[in-house]
Amino acid sequence: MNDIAIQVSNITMKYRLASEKVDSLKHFIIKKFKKEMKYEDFYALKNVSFSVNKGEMFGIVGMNGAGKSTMLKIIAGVQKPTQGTVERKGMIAPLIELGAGFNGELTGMENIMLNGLLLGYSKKFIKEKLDEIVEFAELGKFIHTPLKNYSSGMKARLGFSIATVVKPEILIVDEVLSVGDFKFKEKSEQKINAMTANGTTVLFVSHSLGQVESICDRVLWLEQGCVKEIGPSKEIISKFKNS
Ligand SMILES: Nc1ncnc2c1ncn2[C@@H]1O[C@H](COP(=O)(O)OP(=O)(O)OP(=O)(O)O)[C@@H](O)[C@H]1O
Repeated sequence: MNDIAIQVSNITMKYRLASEKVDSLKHFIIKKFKKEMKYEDFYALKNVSFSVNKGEMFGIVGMNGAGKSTMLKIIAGVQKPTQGTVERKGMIAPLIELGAGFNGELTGMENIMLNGLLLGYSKKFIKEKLDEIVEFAELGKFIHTPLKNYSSGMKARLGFSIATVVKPEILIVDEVLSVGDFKFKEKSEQKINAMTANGTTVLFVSHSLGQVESICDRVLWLEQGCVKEIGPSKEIISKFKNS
């Protein structure tokens, strides 16, 4: 797998969903205790295989619930699949649910430290990179304001700036890019392009099909947890739009 950054082989993700309706929590607890709850299997991903080349911009599209986020979480290693394997080459910077590491009571500056540490950067490294992160996020005086007063776009800008301050081999970008305003989107796309030019592999999940088409080389189309098609972005996006 010399030129391959990510090899996904036969990934299946099965959830157990309660198939019985209970009208109260008390009822649920009694049923669960008596082992009377009925469950049915639900497959969020079924036997998914694909590979992503080094330095490639790879998109994943699909309707709501198709399994895109589940796939990203499994690739990022934050979720264990029911079956199958993922081989990755190099360090991965997850952008997904970066907001989950944010604390609303802390200021932007304090959240940079918190998230940097969560992403595994050292304190020294974060301090060195602080100015760069703050500058790229362009939050002005809001950087000293608690995050609970930020808009979703402002949080996304801060998250993107923190995750891309390192030069990861694999970068995961999901909807965060679509909540940024057009200027930030442009700036982020430029940064992503520069990173791929330097060999970083980018995984991009979005409902903004125009954006996927313009920045991705190839696209995976997921439909109800299965691979519908993989191919050049223009071709796949056009088929997906007309489906
Ligand atoms: N923890 C869970 N337990 C049960 N079902 C789950 C769980 N997480 C996700 N699912 C289900 O798996 C399916 C795929 O979800 P996923 O979030 O991967 O979809 P998605 O393609 O990212 O959707 P969207 O475009 O809406 O973000 C959905 O039907 C969802 O309800």
